[in-house]
Amino acid sequence: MNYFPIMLDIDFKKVVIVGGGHVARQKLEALLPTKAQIIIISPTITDEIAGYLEQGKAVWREKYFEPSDLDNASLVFAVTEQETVNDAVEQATQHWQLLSRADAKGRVDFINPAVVRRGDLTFAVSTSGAHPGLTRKLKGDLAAQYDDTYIDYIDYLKKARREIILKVHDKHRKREAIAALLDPQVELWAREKKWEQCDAYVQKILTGVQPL
Ligand SMILES: C[C@@]1(CC(=O)O)C2=NC(=C\c3[nH]c(c(CCC(=O)O)c3CC(=O)O)Cc3[nH]c(c(CC(=O)O)c3CCC(=O)O)/C=C3\N/C(=C\2)[C@@H](CCC(=O)O)[C@]3(C)CC(=O)O)/[C@H]1CCC(=O)O
Ligand SMILES: NC(=O)c1ccc[n+]([C@@H]2O[C@H](COP(=O)([O-])OP(=O)(O)OC[C@H]3O[C@@H](n4cnc5c(N)ncnc54)[C@H](O)[C@@H]3O)[C@@H](O)[C@H]2O)c1
Repeated sequence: MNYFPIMLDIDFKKVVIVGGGHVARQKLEALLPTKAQIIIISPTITDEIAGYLEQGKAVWREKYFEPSDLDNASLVFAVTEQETVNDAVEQATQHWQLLSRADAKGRVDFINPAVVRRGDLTFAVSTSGAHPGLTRKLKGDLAAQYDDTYIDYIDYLKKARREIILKVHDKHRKREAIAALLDPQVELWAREKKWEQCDAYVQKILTGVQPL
């Protein structure tokens, strides 16, 4: 199956999770870094979900699913353990709403990758449903390989690239300058928070001096 991977902006959009178990918690946690308006429909929730509710991260409607629960939702997660309930959620999902079914049955508009975030750097892993356990393992491998120092590195690259775009107008020079930011030495400096060296490097690039 060739799924099409995209990065969706779901800030301020309504997202409905039907079910309040372990899988609902996983989906909720994946949504937390966004500013989506998250609504959980379920007669029960786990303690972890209750903790997120206390922090105002989502809203809980303590009830069994009804079709009107999906009104105005952009994304819908059918994550109950009851296939018939997940079927009912599918029936009620309009063609313009995107549906994810944790039981991978019936209509599946999207499946969920495992995600590793390092600031603006995002890794999303999927086996297209072939083996979610491998997906989880690869997520762990990536998390170990790309540690938290990459948060600083990507932040530096973003700012330095913006500065070059603002100040260098010649197309060819601009492309070369942006590419020069990827020098492995600069990566090390940024990950070690050696900002003086990093800034000096950008200034050299901007003044057209051979940077290293
Ligand atoms: C990545 C992750 C993200 C997330 O959940 O958001 C995710 N599954 C994770 C873990 C995981 N899931 C399962 C196990 C137990 C081992 C095993 O059974 O293999 C483990 C491992 C564990 O938990 O350690 C069981 C399982 N999963 C699915 C089924 C139904 C089926 O395959 O028929 C069953 C059997 C249920 C049963 O037997 O009843 C289906 C799906 N799971 C997906 C995503 C989608 C495809 C992902 C891909 O492309 O690889 C898809 C298709 C739909 C979807 O949910 O979007 C998350 C890692 C979270 C993280 O660490 O970040
Ligand atoms: N995608 C994945 O990663 C993954 C992993 C494991 C299992 N699964 C699938 O996800 C399903 C759910 O797993 P779980 O461990 O979260 O199950 P669970 O039993 O812990 O939770 C199910 C939740 O659904 C709620 N529910 C039941 N009937 C409902 C209704 N009519 N309306 C609203 N909510 C209702 C329950 O109250 C409970 O909160 C499994 O049956 C399996 O098919 C998927």
